Amino acid sequence: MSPASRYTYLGPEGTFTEAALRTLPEAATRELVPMVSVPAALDAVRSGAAAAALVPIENSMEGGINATLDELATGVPLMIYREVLLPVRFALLVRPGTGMSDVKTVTGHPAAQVQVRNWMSANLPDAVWESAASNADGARLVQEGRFEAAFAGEFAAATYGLEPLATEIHDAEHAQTRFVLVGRPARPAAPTGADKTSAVFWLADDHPGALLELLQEFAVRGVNLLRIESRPTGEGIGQYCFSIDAEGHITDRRVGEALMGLKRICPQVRFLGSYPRADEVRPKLRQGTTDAEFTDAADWLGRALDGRA
Ligand SMILES: O=C(O)C(=O)Cc1ccccc1
Repeated sequence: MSPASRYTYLGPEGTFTEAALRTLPEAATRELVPMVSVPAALDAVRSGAAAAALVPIENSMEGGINATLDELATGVPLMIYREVLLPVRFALLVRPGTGMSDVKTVTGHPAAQVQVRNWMSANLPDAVWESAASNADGARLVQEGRFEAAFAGEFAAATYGLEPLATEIHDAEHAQTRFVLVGRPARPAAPTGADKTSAVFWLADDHPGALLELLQEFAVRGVNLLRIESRPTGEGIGQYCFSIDAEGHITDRRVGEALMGLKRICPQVRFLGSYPRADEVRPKLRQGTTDAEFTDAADWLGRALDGRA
């Protein structure tokens, strides 16, 4: 198959990321290629070797997945085109014959550890945790004999010749992970009415209220934020950029004008895409923030200039 029909994902085979990717209708007609890390999956898109990559970006237990946020904030720009939400339940996978009392070392993705912490302290209080590149990679390491057990999707057991010692493991009942389909920058898909816009902002200088000024650009235009995270820029202690998801589409006047406001006050703004919300929730717009009201106001300004207001 050609690069145009190739999608990469955080592998190896059997990750939750793969399960999330397979929920997309177009996955059936694409060549799905597992990669060893989020940067590797995204770099394949940057180089043109793949059309898109599916990577985990946010977790309902711990917030943003830093490796993904940082990759999208820096380097050759990429854009988000879709999001997928997946409820996540872990199984403790072991080599056949391993019992609970044999488990001295456990592995999994760092985001998995947060979701099974209570279960681990109740059931494996003395086991030592070590992170793996992904949950399926943890399962692969158990197959190789490097650890006794891995937290992964039950569906990964067969791929790695393992068996579940426990299933349905989750500290929080409704834990979800959010994944994004990332491609090279192009025009976003048309708005659906239930959209999300992602962007990264850098502050001009360190002064009281700098973050408040940034947030005000959204607040005055009635744009609701769904996520905001500060990430270090790597340029020194105290140097941060802000990664946000806002309700709405860049073609919604309130969102476009908020982004323009930020462009005027921030030295750097990176637009990461406008795409349909997986939960299909539509924004509740407060009075004065609809497209029609923005257009009316612009028309009024035109008339005022002509002495006809
Ligand atoms: O896709 C996977 O299996 C991962 O390793 C990422 C991840 C981590 C925790 C929950 C869901 C996905």
